Amino acid sequence: MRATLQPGLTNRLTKYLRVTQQLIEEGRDAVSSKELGDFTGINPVQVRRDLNAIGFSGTRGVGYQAYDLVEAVRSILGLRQTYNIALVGAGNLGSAIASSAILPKRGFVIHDVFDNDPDKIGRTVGNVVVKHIDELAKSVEEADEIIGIIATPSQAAQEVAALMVEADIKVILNYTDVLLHVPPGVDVHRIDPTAQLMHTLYYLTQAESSEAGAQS
Ligand SMILES: NC(=O)c1ccc[n+]([C@@H]2O[C@H](COP(=O)([O-])OP(=O)(O)OC[C@H]3O[C@@H](n4cnc5c(N)ncnc54)[C@H](O)[C@@H]3O)[C@@H](O)[C@H]2O)c1
Repeated sequence: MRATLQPGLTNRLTKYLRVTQQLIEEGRDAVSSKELGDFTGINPVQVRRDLNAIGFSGTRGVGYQAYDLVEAVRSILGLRQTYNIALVGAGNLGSAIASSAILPKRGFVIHDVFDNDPDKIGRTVGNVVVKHIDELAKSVEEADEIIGIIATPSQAAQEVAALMVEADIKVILNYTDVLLHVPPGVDVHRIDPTAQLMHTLYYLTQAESSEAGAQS
């Protein structure tokens, strides 16, 4: 059985994983704790401590072997090599997500796309032919999908979430502004750009007021 990791550590490991994967895509073989720190905003001392805690060590002057680091973090987080994803809503956003070149590189495959508009069903988005929403449960089971993405109008979000829960989806990425009700054991992540902006603006305001305080 895998050791239980503190949520803070899990969160930081995910960030190191993302940065390291990106650097590999840029042709890099090794990555230093300073770079991981610079790109994630985490102190390099903390980076070294975290990687040490999962039994991963680097070489002085060289850094960490990037591929080995990715494998070590994926393994400790219990990540599969690939995840098939069920996406609902083949509109503007859904089509953009299904056409993303980045997701498959990171092991996330938009395997099925569903809609309820007869005009959309049978069309291709990305590399996927859009299916009717009524086929969700069957497709999710066949493709062993545990991740679902909701890219429908808000009014449809709760109903779609209920279908996903019924189909045994465990992680829902919700792009709508609706607060979804799901049973325990299902994780909902709301993708909300305004939250990130508010967070960033808070720090910007803090920095401005301490600058103003220093000048007065
Ligand atoms: N969080 C973000 O960053 C972000 C960015 C853009 C859009 N959004 C949100 O994403 C959602 C989609 O936006 P869009 O511009 O792609 O809209 P859109 O109208 O282009 O697409 C929505 C699609 O959902 C389908 N749909 C509606 N009800 C359905 C149901 N019950 N089952 C299956 N399919 C159904 C529609 O037929 C349509 O194809 C909206 O809620 C929007 O507010 C979020």
